[in-house]
Amino acid sequence: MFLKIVRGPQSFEKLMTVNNRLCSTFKEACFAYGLLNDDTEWTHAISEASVSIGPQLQHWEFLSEDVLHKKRKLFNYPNSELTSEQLQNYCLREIQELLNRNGRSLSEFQDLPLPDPKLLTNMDNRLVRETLDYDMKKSKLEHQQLHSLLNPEQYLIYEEVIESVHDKQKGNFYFVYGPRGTGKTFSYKTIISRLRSERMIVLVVASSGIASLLLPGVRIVHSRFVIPLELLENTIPNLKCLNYIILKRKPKADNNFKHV
Ligand SMILES: Nc1ncnc2c1ncn2[C@@H]1O[C@H](COP(=O)(O)OP(=O)(O)OP(=O)(O)O)[C@@H](O)[C@H]1O
Repeated sequence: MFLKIVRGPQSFEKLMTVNNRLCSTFKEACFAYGLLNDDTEWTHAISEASVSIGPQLQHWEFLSEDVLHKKRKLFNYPNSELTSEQLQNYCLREIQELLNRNGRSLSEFQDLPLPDPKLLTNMDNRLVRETLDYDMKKSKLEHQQLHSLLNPEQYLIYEEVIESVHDKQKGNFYFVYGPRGTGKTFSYKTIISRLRSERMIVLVVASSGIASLLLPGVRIVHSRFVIPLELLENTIPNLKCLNYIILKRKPKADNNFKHV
């Protein structure tokens, strides 16, 4: 590069002499010729951004800015959201891959945590991704609206179920029954919107095609869980990662559901 700027140099000293001053290194000469800039501009930009973004945004969210966009594109679920924990994990995994490509590893850096494989596996699960593909803000608004309309009986059901979901020790089955048009589906919708506004995983299934028309995003139970028409105890799949399952209409010959 110097040869393009310095005409007819006969020695390295001549190359490193800028405005009659001999620079001690080639790097110093580069700065003097204006060929290099230091990192001050970048440092300022990053500091400014971190101040303007403010404390509400975690460092991880700032670092992993495009992770969510990439995952939405990859999984083809435009509304899916990632928690701060999941963002951190995906970000750590990307750093790990970059380091591995250069023969290094995250474990060499004591200040950095390692990605949690459990969280990554959950998000890479199609069923979990599908159940998280909803708009949390919309669910919150919907919940506010529905909750304000609940009648006293619906409110009791709502409170009981929500308490059971929040209390991890409980994990109950509930079967809500009542004559047609008494507001069962309305209660389910209120519960679903509340849990989804809290970013919980809710799976909505129905025992028949007609019942499935009444709730959003619902699937027929046998198709969703790939189970035989006759339910047996050992045919229930492993659903540990789910927070709540809503079943519209109880299967006729099934005694595994408790009435409340
Ligand atoms: N608290 C409420 N406030 C306003 N509208 C309500 C309320 N509860 C129910 N509804 C309305 O009443 C109608 C019947 O309610 P819903 O569909 O929930 O009944 P259901 O018990 O599920 O009926 P079915 O057993 O036939 O499925 C719906 O239009 C619903 O929006």
